[in-house]
Amino acid sequence: MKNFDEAKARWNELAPKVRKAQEAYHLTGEPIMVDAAYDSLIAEMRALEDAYPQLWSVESPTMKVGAKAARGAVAELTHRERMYSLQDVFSREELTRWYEGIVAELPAGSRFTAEVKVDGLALNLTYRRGVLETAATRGDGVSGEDVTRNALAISTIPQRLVGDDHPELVEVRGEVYFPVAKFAEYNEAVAARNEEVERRNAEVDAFNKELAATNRERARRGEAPLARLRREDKLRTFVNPRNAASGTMRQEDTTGFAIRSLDFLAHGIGALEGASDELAAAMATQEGVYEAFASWGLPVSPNTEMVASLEEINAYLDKYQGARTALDHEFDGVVIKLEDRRVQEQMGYTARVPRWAVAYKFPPTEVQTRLLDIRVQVGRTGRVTPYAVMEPVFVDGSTVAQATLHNPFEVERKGVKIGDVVILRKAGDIIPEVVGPVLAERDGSERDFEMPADCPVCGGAIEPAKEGDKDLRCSNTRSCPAQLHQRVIHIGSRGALDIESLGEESAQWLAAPDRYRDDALIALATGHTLELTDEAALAAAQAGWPLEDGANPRVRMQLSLEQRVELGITDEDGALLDPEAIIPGDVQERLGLPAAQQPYLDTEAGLFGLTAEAMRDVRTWQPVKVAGEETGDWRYIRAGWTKPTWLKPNATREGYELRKESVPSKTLEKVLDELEKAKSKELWRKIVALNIRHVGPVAARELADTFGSLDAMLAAGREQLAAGEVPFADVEGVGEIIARSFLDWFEEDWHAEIVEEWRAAGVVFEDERADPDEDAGPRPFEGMTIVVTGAVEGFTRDSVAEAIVAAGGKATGSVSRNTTAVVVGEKPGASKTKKAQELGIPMWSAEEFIAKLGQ
Ligand SMILES: NC(=O)c1ccc[n+]([C@@H]2O[C@H](COP(=O)([O-])OP(=O)(O)OC[C@H]3O[C@@H](n4cnc5c(N)ncnc54)[C@H](O)[C@@H]3O)[C@@H](O)[C@H]2O)c1
Ligand SMILES: [Zn+2]
Repeated sequence: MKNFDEAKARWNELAPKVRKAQEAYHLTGEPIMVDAAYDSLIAEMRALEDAYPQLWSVESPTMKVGAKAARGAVAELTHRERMYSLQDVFSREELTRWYEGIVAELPAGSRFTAEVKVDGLALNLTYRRGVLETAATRGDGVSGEDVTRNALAISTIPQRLVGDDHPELVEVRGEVYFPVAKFAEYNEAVAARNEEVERRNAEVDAFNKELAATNRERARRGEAPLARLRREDKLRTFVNPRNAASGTMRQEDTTGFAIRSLDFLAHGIGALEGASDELAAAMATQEGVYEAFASWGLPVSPNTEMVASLEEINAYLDKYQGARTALDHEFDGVVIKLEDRRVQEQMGYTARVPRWAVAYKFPPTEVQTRLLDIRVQVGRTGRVTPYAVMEPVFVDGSTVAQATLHNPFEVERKGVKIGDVVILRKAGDIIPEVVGPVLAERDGSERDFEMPADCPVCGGAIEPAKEGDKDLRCSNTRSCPAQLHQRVIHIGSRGALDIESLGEESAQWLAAPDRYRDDALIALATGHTLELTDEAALAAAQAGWPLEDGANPRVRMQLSLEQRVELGITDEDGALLDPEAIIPGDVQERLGLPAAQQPYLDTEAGLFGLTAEAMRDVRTWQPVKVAGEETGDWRYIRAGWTKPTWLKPNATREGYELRKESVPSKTLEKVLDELEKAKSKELWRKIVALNIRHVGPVAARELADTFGSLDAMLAAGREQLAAGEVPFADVEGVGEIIARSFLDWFEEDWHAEIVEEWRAAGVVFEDERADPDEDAGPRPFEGMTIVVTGAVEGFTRDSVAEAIVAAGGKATGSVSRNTTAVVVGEKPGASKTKKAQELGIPMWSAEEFIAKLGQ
């Protein structure tokens, strides 16, 4: 524990920071730190004040409920009864202590309400004889800003209460919030509008520039200048729904989309005057208050429950902590309130919070971390997306080190620079997102992200596929290892050739063995270790690295900061001198680093020609893990082949001799075996495997069922095209876009080559059609088209379709005039049954269907 002087020094250090944060948060609506950071500073100050009460006074920032509006800026309203904050706890243990403390003072069987803690802006609505008189923010708890006009614009806040038993006056307390779904919509709309404004402003600038010349001319002639055009202001996007609620509620404009998006939930009561005896009695409990509110048409939370034990409280916490994105509003915790309002009054309040309630706060969904770099990755279709590389942080259940930034416009919109402290947000199973920079943390060393002009993987040009496209793509579609790697993964996926062993890793050996080379180089350039074995270690030994003692040759490369500076890799602060090359080429050579590899595949054409031999010398980069966690170190290892065995006949380090060559690994053997089997799989799978845009399993199946072979498909399609018809118009599920995309694909030379080479390797682009005469089984559904909606017992979606096909019928997904019958299973789709009714198509129950199938 600190002594008093230390505690005082620390308190004095914290107080101004906390005050500044409170002002920024409550007055400007532009927080300078995330809530978790603020909460921990407040907790630290409270702990100091608890240990040394001399530090405490009513003026302490720990006593603040909010902040007074800046004087003169807005009209203020005084609350009839004070508005309090809530005592918060951050763990179940703290909550248990609170609960045990309070029940000790209460009659047995006391009940509590358990409520979600709505994350929004607190509001005080004053109704006089059932009519909304004023609405005010909480402010400092005594008085707040007058926001009556804006409150009236919120459709769920009644201007006039319904029912008739209204008191003379009542203060309804609650939370204004911005529904999560509308929040995303709002930010998107604003971003789109801002882009438009930017475009128009550029026109305005151009116009004004010309005007300036004209006006100079006019001035010379003694004429009055013409008026300049005005630039439009951009709108602000909000960092989170709470910020959006408080920003919107306190702004002037009440016409916009933002204010109309707001919603409200009542969760408390202030003054109550002139209530009938009956009403007063009904409102003697917290639950009674909510019931009265609801009867007056005020929105109350449907998620409130009554609880009477710690077990029930914990069950409520479990329920909502595990479902943080389940409600239409954000909630950052759970509030427990004593049910009996007379006892509430007896227990009373501290200067800041009621003694009869507590807020359990969930772990933060927003944290701060350092944005180390913005790098780009290349996807299956060549799309280049920037992503953030961050100092790893723990947030809402997992460690996050990377987050996508979608596109360069998004980077600009968020306003983040490399080196910024950023706010990172993750809630529930929502993908982590960089919200924006913490501007207060900038020191001028941050730099802007620039989209590279060339693909970092293959060097191909990065450009929009079409003019005006937001997405940028690597133009080397054919051979960019990043794109090819993803295409090969797709070939192996379930919906295509379903080759289990051909996944992320083995596809990488074939198409992009150096996928992680840059990451490994960055590791080496930032002081981490790079481990080389076998031949690569012997090569490194040639460059002067010491071989470690052991049965196999092994080198661990590591560079001190001094060495890195001397080699021209980094500056004295450890920042990379050449972020693109990471380690300059000649230095890589001098260090004996393995050179970049030429991938086995140049396009997927070579896939079925794969041999074990072709993989013999392929190596790959792998992160070193200890107990499942990456250490930051990397190793360079053989890919598809096992380790060789070495013989060390004498003690000298160079004396390694190969004893047993390595052999193809089990995985590689399996890949080869399964590729062989894939050659004769169904035609539709091979069509999907071609990676043709828009052509997925559904369309591919329809095409294969209709034509039976690729050649027939192409012939028919091309003929229709030549005749000026829409190709495949008669094939269900294949629209014009799909049809054209399909036919276009084969026009590209290197695409045609894929088909040729696959064929040469034994891939059959034809379905073996069973001869109907030979087919022994009965075909009760011959010529029928059947739609199944809902679950049929004993079948999966796929197997029911297979059964229909095996019985000679056609299984389709949508009801049309051509449908023979609709099988109505359990939980059927409403639209399908309705359509069937409309068209007068027979409907079979699951039992009827099974009976017919068995005929
Ligand atoms: N980031 C910053 O710099 C900064 C600065 C100051 C405050 N803050 C944040 O503001 C918060 C403190 O503000 P606070 O005093 O409003 O405390 P609070 O948000 O922890 O809790 C009190 C409030 O919860 C609301 N609430 C929501 N649902 C409720 C329900 N069902 N029943 C009762 N009340 C309910 C009420 O409006 C009440 O006033 C903290 O989360 C803190 O992190 C952040
Ligand atoms: Zn590329």
